[in-house]
Amino acid sequence: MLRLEAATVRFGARAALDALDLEVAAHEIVCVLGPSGSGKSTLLRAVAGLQRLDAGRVLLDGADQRTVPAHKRGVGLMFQDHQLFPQRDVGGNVAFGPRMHKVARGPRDRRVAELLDLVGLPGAARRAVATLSGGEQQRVALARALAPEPRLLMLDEPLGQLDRSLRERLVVELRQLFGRLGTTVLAVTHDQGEAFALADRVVVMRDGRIAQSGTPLEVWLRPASEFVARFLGFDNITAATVDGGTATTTWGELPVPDGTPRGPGLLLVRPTGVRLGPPDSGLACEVLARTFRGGHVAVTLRPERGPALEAECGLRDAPAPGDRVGAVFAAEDIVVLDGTAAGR
Ligand SMILES: Nc1ncnc2c1ncn2[C@@H]1O[C@H](COP(=O)(O)OP(=O)(O)OP(=O)(O)O)[C@@H](O)[C@H]1O
Repeated sequence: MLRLEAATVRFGARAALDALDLEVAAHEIVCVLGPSGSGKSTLLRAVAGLQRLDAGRVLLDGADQRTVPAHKRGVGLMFQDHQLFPQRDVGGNVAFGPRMHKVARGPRDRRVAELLDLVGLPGAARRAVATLSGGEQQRVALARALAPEPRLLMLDEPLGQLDRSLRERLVVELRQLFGRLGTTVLAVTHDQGEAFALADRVVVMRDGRIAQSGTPLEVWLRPASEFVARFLGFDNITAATVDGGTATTTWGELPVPDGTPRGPGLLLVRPTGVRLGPPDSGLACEVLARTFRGGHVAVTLRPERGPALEAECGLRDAPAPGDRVGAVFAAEDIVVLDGTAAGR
């Protein structure tokens, strides 16, 4: 449905989008993740027609959008600061798009009622926007974005300002809602939890380019590069030389999954792959810190050689700072990263 071909946007000498290629299929939910300044908003603006391309093309349903103005592209946009019209009631806000498209009053009112049901605010049409909570306003903004039945819905940090528990709930509801409606979605977020929960496919951006694209599981299990791994919060990364079933690293000989290519590379050890036992059972380490993370405890270790290591432990069996432990590594949690300069 959407295709970007070598899309390029420059601000001065800097490319905010750097010959970016991206496709979004009909009914697909794609979430774009990336650090601040990586070009996420520019990408949405370019698709919406709010930002001119310096090179390349945006195609919607195969049609080049170069000469199509923003309001004729049939895409919906919902920004972080959802900017409802404060002087209109909820119904007036949701009806805005259909009214612009000259939809008659009867069908328009029916559509508003239907959408408010859908976003979990039945009967709220006559309420004043100022009387709504942040989460309710977000739902109204979503209903307003859906009202003109856009072929593509674009969300920029859609749940950005809400507290965590509300975000976690809404993200599940959104995914169900989009599934039910068959909406095609391109969303931007800096929150990886949100992206992984919402998306069919995650796209990680860096400096106007795509660093990795894949299902949430693929990206999580096999980050393509050191950049993506660190962006996802993985820090157990070291240089390694793979030979057969093992890798030689500063932490010692580590097992690697079958089929890992031989040669020098970078190795990521997921914290779940660092198993702790008595000091003589593996790589000797001192426990530096213990951080409660809800479902588990993150333990920071200083190994007798090599950089610091993080291990993930159960709530009841995490060692305390100052303890001496032995670390053993599990092959299934070891990933060889793209160690080239481009990957870094
Ligand atoms: N109108 C503009 N004029 C000049 N530079 C701009 C303009 N808009 C964006 N940029 C620059 O382009 C780059 C990409 O910006 P963009 O807003 O797309 O990033 P982002 O990934 O959405 O960041 P954030 O997560 O902080 O919103 C940044 O370096 C930014 O400073």
